[in-house]
Amino acid sequence: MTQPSDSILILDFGSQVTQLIARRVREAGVYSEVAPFQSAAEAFERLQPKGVILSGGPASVTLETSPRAPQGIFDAGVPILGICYGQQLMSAQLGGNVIVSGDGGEFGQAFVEVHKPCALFDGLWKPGERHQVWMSHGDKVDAIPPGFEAVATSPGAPFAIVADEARRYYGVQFHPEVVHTPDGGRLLANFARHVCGLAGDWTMAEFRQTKIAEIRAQVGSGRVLCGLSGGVDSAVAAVLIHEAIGEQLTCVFVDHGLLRAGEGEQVVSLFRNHYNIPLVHVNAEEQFLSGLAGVTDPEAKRKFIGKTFIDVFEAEARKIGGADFLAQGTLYPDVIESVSFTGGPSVTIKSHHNVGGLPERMNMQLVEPLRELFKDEVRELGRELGLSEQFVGRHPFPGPGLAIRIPGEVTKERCDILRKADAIYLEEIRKAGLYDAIWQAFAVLLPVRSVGVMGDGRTYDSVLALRAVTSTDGMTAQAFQFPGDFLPRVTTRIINEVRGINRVTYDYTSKPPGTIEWE
Ligand SMILES: Nc1ncnc2c1ncn2[C@@H]1O[C@H](COP(=O)(O)OP(=O)(O)OP(=O)(O)O)[C@@H](O)[C@H]1O
Ligand SMILES: O=c1[nH]c(=O)c2[nH+]cn([C@@H]3O[C@H](COP(=O)(O)O)[C@@H](O)[C@H]3O)c2[nH]1
Ligand SMILES: NC(=O)CC[C@H](N)C(=O)O
Ligand SMILES: [Mg+2]
Repeated sequence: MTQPSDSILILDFGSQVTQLIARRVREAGVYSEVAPFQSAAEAFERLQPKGVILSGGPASVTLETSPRAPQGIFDAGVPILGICYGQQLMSAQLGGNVIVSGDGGEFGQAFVEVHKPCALFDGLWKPGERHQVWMSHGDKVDAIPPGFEAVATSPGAPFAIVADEARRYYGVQFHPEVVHTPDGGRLLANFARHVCGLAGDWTMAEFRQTKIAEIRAQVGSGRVLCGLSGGVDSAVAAVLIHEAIGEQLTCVFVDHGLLRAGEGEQVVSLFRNHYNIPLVHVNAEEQFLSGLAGVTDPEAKRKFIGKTFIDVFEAEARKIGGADFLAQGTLYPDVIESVSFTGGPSVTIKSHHNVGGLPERMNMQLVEPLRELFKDEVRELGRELGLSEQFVGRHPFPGPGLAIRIPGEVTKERCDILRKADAIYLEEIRKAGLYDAIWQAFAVLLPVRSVGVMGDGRTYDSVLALRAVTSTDGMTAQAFQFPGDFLPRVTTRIINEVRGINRVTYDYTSKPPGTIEWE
């Protein structure tokens, strides 16, 4: 794989926030990649980075069995920054000492006092100043390795920042990557640019060119099939791949009858008419809805839909004489396997419909050009590629579509009712200028009927739940707080305009304990 020559390698020791380090470094205009500590040597060899960052992590370096960095990283002569566990690890591996804090450690907001100048905070912090940082540690360094000196301290960490300017090694006990360390991004930018000497000119335009070259090298003269959903990730992947290999790409858009109002037409008009990208529009409504008849269990629905997607893709691949590659819009958060120390299996909350089962069954190789990016970076790449804001700024939409927003049995009639209500809800959100402030908004048609009175007559119809959440990555979420008159207004419109619904509720559950979708 070709990579930008000027990069930073981040070794992941299992911190919850390792991905944020990559973000901050890229925000500073420097390309960075995360690799699990177990594959440190291969990643270093492949990337030839100009600097290395060692992440935090849950283990304790005081235990001999805890993870270490390969000695080769320290012999390579590149600058190294250790964060929390990373700092402790440098101490342990380079001749210092780490102990378990007798007083239980520091968690949350703390302040460091700067004692000496340091290249890490050149032009930013001065001796004598006090700065807010965010700590989360139970162990602490109590002797630094030869060559290091303490340049800042905090009440719980006498070695809050340590530096060996000769070797360009730095260690911080706090987490500069989180927003609760207000100057953290600038400290990381200083490390990447000032200490490692990188120009900070990495851009999406450069990423686009690198990826195009990579896709051409990988695909050669092969044929690529790309499932297009109308969502941001697959749209950006398809436009990028089309730019690289043109007509060797065929996109398949499956209308499973579980889409939102007008979605099919929008996808077809954008890709066929605007981009001139070969697009097969498969109407598979009958196949999906007949198979879903009588299915009420959420997992059974998801599994049927996942399998039927594969059947449809297989049939379409045969029609074009076979395909060698499957393109997916897989993103960074999907890729990084957080380093697991417990090794225990995690429970399945939901089987996310996953086209990942496809290549094995169809003997195809994956093309995943967005693997290094976060969602907002994908949006930026989409803009760079000239995709309209209508696509780039879209809320995510799950592959199983409305099926998982209709608890109980899914029928065409119920899909139609939900589509109408959902369209009104989203239209009002857009009109109120709230679409971009919300991460995802949708309606859920409940399998509950309630009594109402309309025009002096009795009604006995379905209940609709409205949901809107704010989130950064979908892993955690909070209910969106609508301004005063918004929900009553939408409620009135939906009950007046959609036959079959006579009551509307709003879902205030956060995630956890709820999930975003209801099934
Ligand atoms: N209706 C569909 N037709 C064809 N492929 C689909 C369809 N729905 C989902 N997929 C495939 O499944 C993948 C995963 O869906 P996912 O919702 O995670 O991504 P997305 O739809 O591209 O973006 P977003 O997360 O913004 O909705 C898509 O990238 C696409 O390849
Ligand atoms: O492509 C997808 N296939 C799926 O099977 C699927 N299930 C949930 N989602 C989306 O994932 C995010 C988190 O959803 P949950 O909190 O409901 O797990 C939310 O954005 C959901 O819309 C899916 N996306
Ligand atoms: N956040 C961290 O990296 C923690 C490091 C180590 N586990 C400690 O408790 O001190
Ligand atoms: Mg989607």
